[in-house]
Amino acid sequence: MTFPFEGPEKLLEIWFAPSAKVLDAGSSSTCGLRKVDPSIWEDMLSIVKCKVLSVVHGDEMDAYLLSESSLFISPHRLILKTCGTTLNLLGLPRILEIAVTHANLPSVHRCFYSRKAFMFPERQLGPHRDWKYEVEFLDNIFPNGAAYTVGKVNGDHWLLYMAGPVESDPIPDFPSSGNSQHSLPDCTIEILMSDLAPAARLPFFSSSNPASVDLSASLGISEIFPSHLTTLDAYSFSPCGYSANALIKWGNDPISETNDTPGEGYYTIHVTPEEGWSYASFECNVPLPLSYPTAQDSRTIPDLLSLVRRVVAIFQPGRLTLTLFISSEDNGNDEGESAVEAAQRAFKAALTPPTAGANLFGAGISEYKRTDKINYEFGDYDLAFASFELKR
Ligand SMILES: C[S@+](CC[C@H](N)C(=O)[O-])C[C@H]1O[C@@H](n2cnc3c(N)ncnc32)[C@H](O)[C@@H]1O
Repeated sequence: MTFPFEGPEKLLEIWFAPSAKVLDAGSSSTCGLRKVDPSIWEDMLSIVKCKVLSVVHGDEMDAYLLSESSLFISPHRLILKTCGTTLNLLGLPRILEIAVTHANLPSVHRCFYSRKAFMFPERQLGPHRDWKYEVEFLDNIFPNGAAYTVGKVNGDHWLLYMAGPVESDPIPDFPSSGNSQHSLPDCTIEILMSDLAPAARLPFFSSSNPASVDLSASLGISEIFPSHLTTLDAYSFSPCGYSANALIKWGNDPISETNDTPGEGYYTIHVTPEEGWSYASFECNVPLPLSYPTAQDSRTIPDLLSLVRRVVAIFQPGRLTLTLFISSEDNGNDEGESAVEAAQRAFKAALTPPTAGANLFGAGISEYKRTDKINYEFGDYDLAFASFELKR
């Protein structure tokens, strides 16, 4: 008998400072968490019950591809995304210990833990057996955490725990937060897709599977972001499954002629193609324009609308949840629309045609109906959450 695999990931993101530049300990490739020896991270991952498959070292972060998803290490921030029955949260106490003893980072600036509702909750272990145990576990570590359920409790929903700086234990003189070393808002988009179409699942089985690099190219994964800005690390599992991390250079791009402060972001993709529990996730923290005034080609960083369409065209999900999490300082646009309202507009425009039956999507995009839309203001961060399902 084949046991079902839990694709939906547990996502832990810990910030030890608001940006890498405030750590001020030399170049970003060697400071803060990036100076910790990889073997120490591997020991931490053994508690979580996953292993390193490969690693890519970028200018601003190290991207580890894991047997169950991904680990991103920046000088000031760690992102651990794990699927299956991994014990993601059991890694947290060890991560905090490593930060103190190996990187001289004694306090947590912010911590986020989130996940979609599990497909097979009865298979989970330790604190992951129930959201209430996960919250208890985190509350024992953070004195000021807050837990939220976003979406339908008896349908697709998303769970979020956030802890911020402790007032009584201020971190000395940190300037405002923002994207890594830059002044742009910090933002993360996740596209969590279930019930993938058979034609989208099949290429991820090894019998029909070329090398992961060719697969990434043939499915258009290598082209989600311009290839000249992308460093892609992909892995095909046997007999099925696929994971990829990508590091993306943004700003100062000679081809798209943008002149933002240059920076580096990531995206990560994980695919569980088995029928019955098929799932794919896409997560990205590159700051994206919500929409360009004119059409762009594949050599430009996509706007949010094009990004959603490109990803959905590859995986053809029957159901999907989108979340955009964005730091809330000054993130509105000139029309007085907040960033999350604009994001909701882009999600809808990407997935639903303005007139019934209009074939405006071009190749590969089906018509969806929105089944949920929630905007949340958490204080320092705002969230746009939306669910869609295929119109049958
Ligand atoms: C690690 S990948 C990606 C998981 C990801 N969270 C997702 O979005 O589905 C999981 C897929 O690879 C398959 N797989 C094959 N060998 C595996 C291994 N050694 N560890 C984890 N998954 C493996 C699983 O059956 C599943 O289809």
